[in-house]
Amino acid sequence: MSLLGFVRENPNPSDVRGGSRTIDLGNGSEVFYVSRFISPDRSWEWFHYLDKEIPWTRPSIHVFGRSCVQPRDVCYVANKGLSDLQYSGYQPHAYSWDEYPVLKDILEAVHEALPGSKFNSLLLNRYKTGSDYVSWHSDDEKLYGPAPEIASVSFGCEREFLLKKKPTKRSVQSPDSSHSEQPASKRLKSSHAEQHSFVLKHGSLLVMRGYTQRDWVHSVPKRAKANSVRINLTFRLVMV
Ligand SMILES: O=C(O)CCC(=O)C(=O)O
Ligand SMILES: [Fe+2]
Repeated sequence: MSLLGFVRENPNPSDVRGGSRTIDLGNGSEVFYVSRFISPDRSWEWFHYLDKEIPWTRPSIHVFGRSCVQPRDVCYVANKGLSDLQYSGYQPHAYSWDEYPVLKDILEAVHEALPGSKFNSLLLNRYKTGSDYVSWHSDDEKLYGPAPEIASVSFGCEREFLLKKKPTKRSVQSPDSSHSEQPASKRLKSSHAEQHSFVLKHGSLLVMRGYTQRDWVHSVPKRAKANSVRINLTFRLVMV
């Protein structure tokens, strides 16, 4: 699964939330993945509730000066009094946790699995088909602080989640690059960014920590073979 980097298998085979491992991405970035975080039955129960009850919208956003419809359904839930979230020229309405008690149950399960963690907001995504996706980005908005912990819970259709190292100044403009035999455009295309791939299972938990948002981008690409709905919840801490 991990192409580069260090994978630590959880040494406890009796762990009820089995299949957990930590991937050290280097330079203070880390991913923690639990494949069986929530039981399949409970996960389906929550999937159906979320699919039906969440007020999903598919808003228009602005990317590179152009307006386009976001390629998935979204919803935002947050504690009262937090700074507003804004991304790609879009400011989602913040719904209250009180309206969706199941979200509080999921948040409680996440807090329990991650002692010492604290989350006060939640971005929900629904990918209806394999044509829905999220393009390369990092969740590095100022309101999350310099090293946010982001906990991502997935239900329904399995989809691939990719992490790719952002190009460093050195890899973009290497001091030696002027002496290379290839033109600059070719050299950039042929540089292989470090990448990791995860198939996010029904009922799984993936946590990004440390400098993962500063140094890495992530995406859920289109997949022609993904033919059913996936719901993803990312819990975040807004620094008020
Ligand atoms: O659906 C996912 O697994 C990722 C969603 C995501 O990256 C985001 O909402 O920022
Ligand atoms: Fe993200």
